[in-house]
Amino acid sequence: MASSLSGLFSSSLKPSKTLSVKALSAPPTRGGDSFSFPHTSKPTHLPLTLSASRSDISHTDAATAAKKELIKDPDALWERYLDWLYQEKDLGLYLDVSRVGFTDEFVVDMEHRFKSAFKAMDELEKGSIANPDEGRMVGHYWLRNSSLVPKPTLKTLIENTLDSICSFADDIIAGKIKPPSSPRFTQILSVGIGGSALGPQFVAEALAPDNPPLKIRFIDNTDPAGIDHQIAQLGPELASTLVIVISKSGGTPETRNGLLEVQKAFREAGLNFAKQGVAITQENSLLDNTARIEGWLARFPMYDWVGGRTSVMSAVGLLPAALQGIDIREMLAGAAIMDEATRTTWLKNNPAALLAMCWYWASDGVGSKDMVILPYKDSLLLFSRYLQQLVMESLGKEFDLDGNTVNQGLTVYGNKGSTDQHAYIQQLREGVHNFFATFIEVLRDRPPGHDWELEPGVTCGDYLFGMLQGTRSALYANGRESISVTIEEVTPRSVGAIIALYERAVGLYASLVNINAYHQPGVEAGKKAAAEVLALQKRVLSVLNEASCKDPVEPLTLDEIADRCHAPEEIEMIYKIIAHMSANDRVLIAEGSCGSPRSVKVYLGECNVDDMYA
Ligand SMILES: O=P(O)(O)OC[C@H]1O[C@H](O)[C@H](O)[C@@H](O)[C@@H]1O
Repeated sequence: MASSLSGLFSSSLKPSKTLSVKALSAPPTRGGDSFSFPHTSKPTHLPLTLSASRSDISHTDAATAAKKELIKDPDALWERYLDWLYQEKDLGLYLDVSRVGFTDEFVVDMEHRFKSAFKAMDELEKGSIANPDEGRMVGHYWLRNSSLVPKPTLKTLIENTLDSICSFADDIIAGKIKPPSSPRFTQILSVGIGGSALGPQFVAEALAPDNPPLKIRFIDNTDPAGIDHQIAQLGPELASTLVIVISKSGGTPETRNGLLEVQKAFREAGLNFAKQGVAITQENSLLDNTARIEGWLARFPMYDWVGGRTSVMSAVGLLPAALQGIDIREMLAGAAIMDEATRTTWLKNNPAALLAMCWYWASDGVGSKDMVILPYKDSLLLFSRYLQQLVMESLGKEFDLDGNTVNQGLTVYGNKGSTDQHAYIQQLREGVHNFFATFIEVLRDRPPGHDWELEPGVTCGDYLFGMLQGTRSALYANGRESISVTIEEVTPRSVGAIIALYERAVGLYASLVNINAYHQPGVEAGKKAAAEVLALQKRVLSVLNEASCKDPVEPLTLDEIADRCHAPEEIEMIYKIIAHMSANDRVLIAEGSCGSPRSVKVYLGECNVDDMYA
């Protein structure tokens, strides 16, 4: 029995809305009648009925063969463009997958995978334990539509938190809530890392006005010099800085260190940190309890059913955004519209499914090619960094849901166009073919009335447009595939929509490759290893302290230190620890022993008797 794409429209997974299916108007002949751009009406697609049945298709052969034969005929390309073009009219967002060479056979071949992906996503939104490794629900979609939550108490929590974020931000901006020694807050210092930084950073770069009510800066690492730089740049404005400490777990070492360093700066400036501190964390976390006990200005909740990399639509992203004067309800609205658009099981009308399908095709479902993200808009510079965590921390997994070793993933990199054309796009155009590109196109160059022709009939934005289209064509001409996501302009609504688009695409793709997208076991391993290095460092210091308290001081060789730490196998790490501490004047090298690491002798500058028996 001939299989067909109609399987993706099966009654068991009814599209979330009955779509009036009408034949897409015949694509205009080139140079034919004037063509109103498709965004004036949502194109609908007739289900493709294909003769080939899935059983007699060898995916690999067909796909491999097809990969070599990207379409060259412009008329055929134009028809493919129109046939697969997706557009969400309310958002002014559309998706072009025509420059990805998936075949009709491949689409049919993927039908069964998509059916289970759609089913799993539907159950996820209904509150299933979609993160089985941590036994958690996955509820970031509920943040944009609280009526979806499986428990009424969560609906109230989500709505009340949003209201409190908005009123707190309004009061801060209006000066109703102000610091002890300034007329109003003027700065935000966000302390957080990973998903507790990347979302707020992307949103700030994309949407903050030129002169925001509060200007934001970030401490997103445990680099002392980086922390010093941010505090130095604040200078006396530390007194009017709202410090937002963000940590879902409430115990991330880098964030804790940032907090302690900032509190030290407040003490040295004679400021009361609690009056300027806000915590965003899970209830009863170490951070939450610290903020409560110390009486910080405010605390906002995070939930165990929202992952760090999908938390930007929670207080994590919404509070910093609101304080910068960004319309967070518009962000949520854009995400909600995209969430609804990506609920359909109608493949061609589901932009997230289209993305997931393209990723699978382009990277063979095993991450064989990297995803290069190229927004041709300065304000979207951090989108690729944001997607690095969202995509790679979700998909980069050792095991699949059945416990098989798969080492899955999809590598993401990129910055912005046309800037990157003057950096690495040479390799993309002619070099190793190990990627597929994603162009993010923004049609609106400048606010209305602000444009200017730098030569007759040509604006700066025309160049940017031309560079994008030229690069897309040049890559395709050399067999390099690309996806294009187009938005009309960068607004809270469109930013909310593209975040939601990629969150859903990652979730669907994870189902296609049968992995849990919502945990991060590898990160825990890294945290554990770091803790072991610090524990070894403490033992080294204790051994050196004991030797340094002798009279005369007894400088020790690396071998002697390793021996006294009962860790001879760690001698290289001990050498690295000594090197780092020596560079920071925390250990001294004995005269005449500056030769090879084997002969170097070290000691501490002073003996700390209290630590002698630590
Ligand atoms: O928000 P926190 O609990 O401090 O976690 C910050 C980050 O820590 C780890 O790296 C996790 O893998 C990330 O997903 C998380 O965003």
